[in-house]
Amino acid sequence: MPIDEYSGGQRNGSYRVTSSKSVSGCIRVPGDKSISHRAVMMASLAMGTSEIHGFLPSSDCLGTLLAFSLMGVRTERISENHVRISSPGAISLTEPQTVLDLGNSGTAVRLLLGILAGTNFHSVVTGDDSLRSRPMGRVTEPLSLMGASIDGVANGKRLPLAIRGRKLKAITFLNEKKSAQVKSSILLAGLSADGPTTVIEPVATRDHTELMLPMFGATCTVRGNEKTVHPGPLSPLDFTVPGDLSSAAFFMVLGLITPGASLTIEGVGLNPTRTAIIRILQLMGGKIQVTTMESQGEPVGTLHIQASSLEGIEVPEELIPQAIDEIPVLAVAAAFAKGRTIIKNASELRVKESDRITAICQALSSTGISVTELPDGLIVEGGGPAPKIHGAEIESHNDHRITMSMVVLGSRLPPGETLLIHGTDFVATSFPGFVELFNKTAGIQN
Ligand SMILES: O=C(O)C1=C[C@@H](OP(=O)(O)O)[C@@H](O)[C@H](O)C1
Ligand SMILES: C=C(OP(=O)(O)O)C(=O)O
Repeated sequence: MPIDEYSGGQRNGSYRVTSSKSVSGCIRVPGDKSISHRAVMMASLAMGTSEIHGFLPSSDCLGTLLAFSLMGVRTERISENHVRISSPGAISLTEPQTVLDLGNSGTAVRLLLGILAGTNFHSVVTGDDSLRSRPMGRVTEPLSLMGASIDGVANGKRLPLAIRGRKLKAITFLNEKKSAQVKSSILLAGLSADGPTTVIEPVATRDHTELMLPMFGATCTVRGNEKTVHPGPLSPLDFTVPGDLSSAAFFMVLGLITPGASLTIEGVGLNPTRTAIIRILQLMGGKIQVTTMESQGEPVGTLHIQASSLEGIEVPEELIPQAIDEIPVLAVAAAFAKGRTIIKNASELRVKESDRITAICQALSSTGISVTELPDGLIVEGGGPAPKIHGAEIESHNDHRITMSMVVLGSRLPPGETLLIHGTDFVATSFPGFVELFNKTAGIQN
């Protein structure tokens, strides 16, 4: 088996990764994390009962579910991926009697801040070590412009934060951070504002919030790069979450870099604001065939991936914001490409679950790949199609995407070499079942 879960007394779990011989089959990845969070939030604001199918039961999304259950929402796990949410509606949510702990999830806490700001009660939010070090001023500042009362560590720019809910003022806000979390926080706050709230995006970011709000009964209009939400109640919905393209990306790269691989990934969300990773890998020569099968608010489809001779490229900077979570695994693909790959305009990676620029540079260079760290990205000297890599012991910095990216690299180690990755428990924040799926897909006995 390529991955062996090995605790060995290590902090926060470890994996031992060895080479795999072949990659083939037809797989499905779990539900989309961004959409699962939003579905729970919108269903919890709607009076009545919503059914969410395809829900991602990861620790990040379960944290969102728990937060709403602490505010009087009834949440039932009907099955692994089916959640029933029965809510008294936004204006009847109740004051949580304890701190809302959103664990590792930036999406959960930032979107929730927008919702909590407009309630009629007091609440306190916090998170784990990683989340408490991440910037919150990007949402608390615009929410303050709406009249929100939020205070906490670092003048309200870091968790824990205390929120005194109140009626909010409508604003027009320029999303300079190019962040979907910031946009979504303001739009969700706009549901309880005194008039239409507009977010202007200089660069398009994932648009799940704008697509889903009307499905849950809100008036939310998109005119060019202006997204406007009107205050008002939401209504319940039967909703299906597609597979997560960000999770599929690990298997896309695995298929591209494994000689002879042929892999199909079904039921993947193909929202155009998320598919930049497919475009970038295709620009590198990756053979990825996309078939869009159905559309339920969000396009969904199948990816056919074949082993490919990748070439290094200068990644078009405008594609980076829409592939931001896939950059660590893109760096692994770059290591298996012929020539140099330049990734810039990615400084947001420094404020994710870890500083992902430093983390991926350290991890790749420990295995023998030549990389240069830039303030806003990295340069990878690819040794494709078979770079000289060797076993190593590396830190994921408790970052799920660093772990899973390095598992993909480790599956191409020479026989007998081992990659020992620490801090792997955090894979459960976005991809429960990753080890089993990886072993099934790449698990031909060595
Ligand atoms: O809105 C979302 O669901 C997300 C937006 C992105 O963050 P930013 O908005 O900070 O870029 C992304 O990195 C995160 O995994 C999910
Ligand atoms: C950055 C991520 O998530 P979040 O911001 O929700 O913690 C991610 O999943 O890569």
